[in-house]
Amino acid sequence: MEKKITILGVPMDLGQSRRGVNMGPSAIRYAGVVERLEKLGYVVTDQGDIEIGAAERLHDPETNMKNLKAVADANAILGEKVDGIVEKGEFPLIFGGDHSIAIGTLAGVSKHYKNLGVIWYDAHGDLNIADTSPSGNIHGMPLAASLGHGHPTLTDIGGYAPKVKHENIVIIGARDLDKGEKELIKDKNIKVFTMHEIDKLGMTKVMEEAIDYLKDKTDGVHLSLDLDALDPSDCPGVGTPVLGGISYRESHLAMEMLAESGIITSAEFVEVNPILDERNRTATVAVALMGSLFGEKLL
Ligand SMILES: NC(=[NH2+])NCCC[C@H](N)C(=O)O
Ligand SMILES: [Mn+2]
Ligand SMILES: [Mn+2]
Repeated sequence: MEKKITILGVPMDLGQSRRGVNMGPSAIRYAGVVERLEKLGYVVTDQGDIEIGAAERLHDPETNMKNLKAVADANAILGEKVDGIVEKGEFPLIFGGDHSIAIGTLAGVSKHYKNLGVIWYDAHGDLNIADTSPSGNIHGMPLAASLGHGHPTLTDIGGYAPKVKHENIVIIGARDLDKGEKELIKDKNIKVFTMHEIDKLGMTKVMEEAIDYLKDKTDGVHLSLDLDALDPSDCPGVGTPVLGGISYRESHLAMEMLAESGIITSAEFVEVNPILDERNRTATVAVALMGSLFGEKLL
């Protein structure tokens, strides 16, 4: 991994309907992320937050999407910023905001790789397009958009599409998928480790398989970690909690195995909602997981 990390906050809340997720970046900083990473020997630069345009809070019945233009505009700016970070040879570490920001992160990262891999650590697939979305919330669409599916306003951010190939992604922790998402997974043969596989095989095997799956065919791997992948008992501060999630300990193991593998080249931690949280627990878990991802060890 790069020895220089650049942090960027994205206080985005327009990709879903619950207020508060825009405060995620502050909560994560408050939980001590910079100190934690500096202790591990990294040079950490915090670029602060990008500006999110004034909320229009529009559900357009024509497109079945909420705040499409505002979400797309912010992601275009995010993409350029992230592009600049990778260009300088630094590791981009992005804090959400809702998961719609993955569209911008991937737009900025992916142009630097021929075969970017993505690990999507999430209770959800985020593989909806407007037609299959039950909610019109764009945070349910970023992985689809990055694969080139959906509205061109989302798929073409950064001026190119797709950002990733179907065979270069791995979803870990899925337990809530909509009908259209399941069809896409089957149709494109997308690699998914649902909670069933995590329970049955154990996290060690799941991560070994995930890393093996990506290692040889990719030249960089982005980790997109939605805190709702974890069980709500560990991470209550998320907008779309789903029971029966990945435990705190399993998640640490997953991050440690990624650190050992050395494959991760960029990361984002999203969906922390301090209003729904209990004493900043979810942000604290996020920072602890970042510690493991960047090589923290007890002994
Ligand atoms: N990033 C997230 N938390 N996504 C939740 C998506 C929930 C649901 N599948 C939807 O499309 O609305
Ligand atoms: Mn999710
Ligand atoms: Mn998500």
